[in-house]
Amino acid sequence: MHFGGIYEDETVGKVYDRRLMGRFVAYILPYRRMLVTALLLLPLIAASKLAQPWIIKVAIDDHIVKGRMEGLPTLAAAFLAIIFAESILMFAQVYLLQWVGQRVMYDIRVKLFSHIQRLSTRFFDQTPVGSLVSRLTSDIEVLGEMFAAGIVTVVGDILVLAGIVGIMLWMNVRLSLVTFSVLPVLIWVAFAFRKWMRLAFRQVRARQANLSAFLAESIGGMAVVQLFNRERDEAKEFRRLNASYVEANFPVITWDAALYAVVESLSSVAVALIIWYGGGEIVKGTLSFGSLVAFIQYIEKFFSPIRDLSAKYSIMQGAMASLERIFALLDNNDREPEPVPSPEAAAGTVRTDSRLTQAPPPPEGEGRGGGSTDSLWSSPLPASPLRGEELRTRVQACQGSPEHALQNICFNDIWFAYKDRDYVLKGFSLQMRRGEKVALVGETGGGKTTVTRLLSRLYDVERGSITIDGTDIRELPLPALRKRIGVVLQDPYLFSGTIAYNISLGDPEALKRVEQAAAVVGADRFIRELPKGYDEEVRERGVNFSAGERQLISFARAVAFDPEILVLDEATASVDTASERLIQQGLEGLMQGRTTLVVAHRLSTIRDADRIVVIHHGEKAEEGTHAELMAAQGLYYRLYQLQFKD
Ligand SMILES: Nc1ncnc2c1ncn2[C@@H]1O[C@H](COP(=O)(O)OP(=O)(O)OP(=O)(O)O)[C@@H](O)[C@H]1O
Repeated sequence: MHFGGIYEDETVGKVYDRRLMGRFVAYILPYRRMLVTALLLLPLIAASKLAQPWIIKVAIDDHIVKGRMEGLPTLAAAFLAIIFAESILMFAQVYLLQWVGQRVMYDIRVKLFSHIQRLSTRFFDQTPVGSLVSRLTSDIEVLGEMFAAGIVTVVGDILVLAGIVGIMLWMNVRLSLVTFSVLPVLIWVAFAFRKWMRLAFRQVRARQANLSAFLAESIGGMAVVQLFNRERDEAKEFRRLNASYVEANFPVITWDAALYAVVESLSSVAVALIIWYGGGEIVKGTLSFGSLVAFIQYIEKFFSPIRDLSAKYSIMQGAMASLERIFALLDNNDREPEPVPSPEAAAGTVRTDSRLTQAPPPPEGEGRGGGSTDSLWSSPLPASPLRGEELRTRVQACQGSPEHALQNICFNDIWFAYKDRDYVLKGFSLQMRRGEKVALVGETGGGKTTVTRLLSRLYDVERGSITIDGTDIRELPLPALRKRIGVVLQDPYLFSGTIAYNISLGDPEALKRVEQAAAVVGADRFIRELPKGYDEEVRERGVNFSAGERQLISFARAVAFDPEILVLDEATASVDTASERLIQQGLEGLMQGRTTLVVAHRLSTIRDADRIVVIHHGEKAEEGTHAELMAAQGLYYRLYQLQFKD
């Protein structure tokens, strides 16, 4: 059993929460005209509902009982006209409300999605994807139901109920009081029902969440389930959760059926009271026959919205719980970091290097990906844009001599923990020159990938700093920083779409370089052989391509975006020797002329790196070229021996 317990995310809201509704109203306000129009239709609909029994009363009392035919066709026509008007009004009201509901749902979805896009990596580490998807889909859908059936129609129901009570009292006070003698029972039942239903709903929703969480996990891991023959156990667990969900539904069904039965019986009791007391009144001559029929019809209309109470109750409760979850997500401020101005920049004393703080302009003509020889990074190193005091300040941050300011990247005594004080990196330092290729190696879990995540600011260092060309990366706007760094992930993520889309990710500049980029990394060879070439469909996560092909596509993607710094988390998955050679060639094309930080798992691939850094328990243990480290016979030597002992 890999699943158990109550889904922690579950909240069971109140039926009406002023605070939540207050915030929700802000989303409805832009559509207030449509909503007010729908509200204005409510009294008209209520009036047409109330008029129908009255017309019947007039027809009976003034015509049928008296045997007067004239006027009856007019009344029948009026009755029909009112029914027709009511249906038109109902159509308009439902349409307007649903229109507003759809617009509000659209707006909330847009707001929520753009909010989620700005949340930090830490947030995504802690939040299951399934729960975010359900926030954007089912939770928002529940709000739509509120428009279709919940809030506004309740206002209409109250209008009709008040109108019926008024008309009945006006027609005959005593008969009304006798009829309404069933009301205290009805009110008591409604209150008791509310309490019981709340408890029953809590169970249903919690178990439903359990069921969805299990399904998401089990279907997501279907390959593992099938490969390890776990289908039977998974099915058993699913049956258990499914049964517990059904079981939780029984009290709801019971209360729902009980409420229906009680309301139905009370309505019949009320009709019986009307016939018993009203019949006597007719005999005494104090009540007309038409009034008796109208009373019976009014009482039918009185009980009908009460019968729908449980459906509306469940919609409102669901909507409040959804609002609570949606607003909690919107209130989550665990955002991606904003640039923090340096003290000097804030004081206006530092001329900021504009190449850093602005996204670099798109390259003219051939990009670096095209292997152009006159690119910035393959030409002699440009002079530092910083001078004098500024330069000294920056250099101090990099703990070195002035020429360090020319260094492209500088990790300066960085400390980092994913959780509390559980440090993954402890005072790690590394300087990289422009165009240099540095490999990080070390035991698994040593912190290599973490170093690369800190460089692209998926997380921020806790102590120490990382500078690029002398500027602390925390001072840079994220888009500018990330435009300079190309990251190739261990497990390349492909989207559904074409190969061209996967290389360019829809960026117009990158799109122009797709074929060139594929050629640089040698991906063009296999792409050209595909029936549709660059327009070949890639299915979700790239399932219709081999691991090696996926790697090459992701290399081409990095080249198409033409970054000056490259971060490569080398794939751990083994590929065959032919593919490995292809990938190795691809890598060479990719790294050409770029400052490259490689997290290496296969030591064979990094023998010719300019420098190799061994990370051990979050600290730099060794540093040097392959030959130097082998000669030193330390950690690297041992790792190398281990890998090649066969
Ligand atoms: N998102 C995360 N949340 C919490 N802990 C994490 C997270 N990512 C990594 N860690 C922990 O941080 C430590 C360093 O992980 P990191 O991925 O940097 O190691 P690595 O050297 O790249 O390992 P490998 O060679 O296996 O890829 C590990 O102990 C890991 O469990």
